[in-house]
Amino acid sequence: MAEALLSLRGVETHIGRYHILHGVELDVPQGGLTMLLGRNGAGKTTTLRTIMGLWRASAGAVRFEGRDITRLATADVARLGIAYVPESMAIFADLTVQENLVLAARSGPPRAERLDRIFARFPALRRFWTLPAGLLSGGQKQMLAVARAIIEPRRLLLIDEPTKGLAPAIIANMIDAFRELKDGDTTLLVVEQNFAFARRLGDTVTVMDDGRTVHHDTMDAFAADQALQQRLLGLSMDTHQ
Ligand SMILES: Nc1ncnc2c1ncn2[C@@H]1O[C@H](COP(=O)(O)OP(=O)(O)OP(=O)(O)O)[C@@H](O)[C@H]1O
Repeated sequence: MAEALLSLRGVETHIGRYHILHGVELDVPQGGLTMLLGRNGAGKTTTLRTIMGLWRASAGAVRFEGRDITRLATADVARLGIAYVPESMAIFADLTVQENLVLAARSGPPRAERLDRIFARFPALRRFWTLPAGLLSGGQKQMLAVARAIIEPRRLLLIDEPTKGLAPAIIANMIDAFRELKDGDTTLLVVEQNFAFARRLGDTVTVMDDGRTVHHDTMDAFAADQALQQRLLGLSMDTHQ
């Protein structure tokens, strides 16, 4: 397996007086797509937020390209080339699609060829270019959120439930977009509830339960073991889509 681009060792996170993560161990291999799975409330979002420095780990270490980033401010984590697409999508509803994308590009105006690739995947964004993002449908907002994350080359994308509420045709577009990113130089860590989607895209899988990482595997091995999926994911995963 390729060397880990990102690794978490013994990560503990408290939110207020609640102890949420209890020693998370995670390796995200360079150049692949790692799926972070688990039942509702298992701690997946908290793990992504801890990597971004949005929650502060109270113990353990987060390392990116061999460097300890546990105590970095979120802006400095982003500057290293890590982008985060939260489940809430974090787009600016009052700004146009264009303004949302321009603001997401840190190093100057977005490059035309990058925009062309985004439009090819998500044509709705070109169609609604001058409209306020708040007028987009849920699926179109999801596309815009992903487009904001990939408007510039990134080393690592952290994406929380990208398929939530999306129609099957849009999910297919999302799969193509993520494959293209993987074939480029982007590593992905994706939280997902839709197991059909997770299986088609993931190279490796880490499963969380009750604030802990309880299983690591290749996606092929995990997808082949239905008893294990049932035990670790229960009924919260939709395996029938
Ligand atoms: N701001 C908060 N204050 C207190 N508890 C929180 C907060 N955010 C999350 N939690 C708790 O932390 C635990 C893990 O939540 P988290 O959102 O990380 O889980 P998840 O695996 O992403 O779940 P889901 O699949 O439902 O989104 C849950 O028990 C949740 O209630």
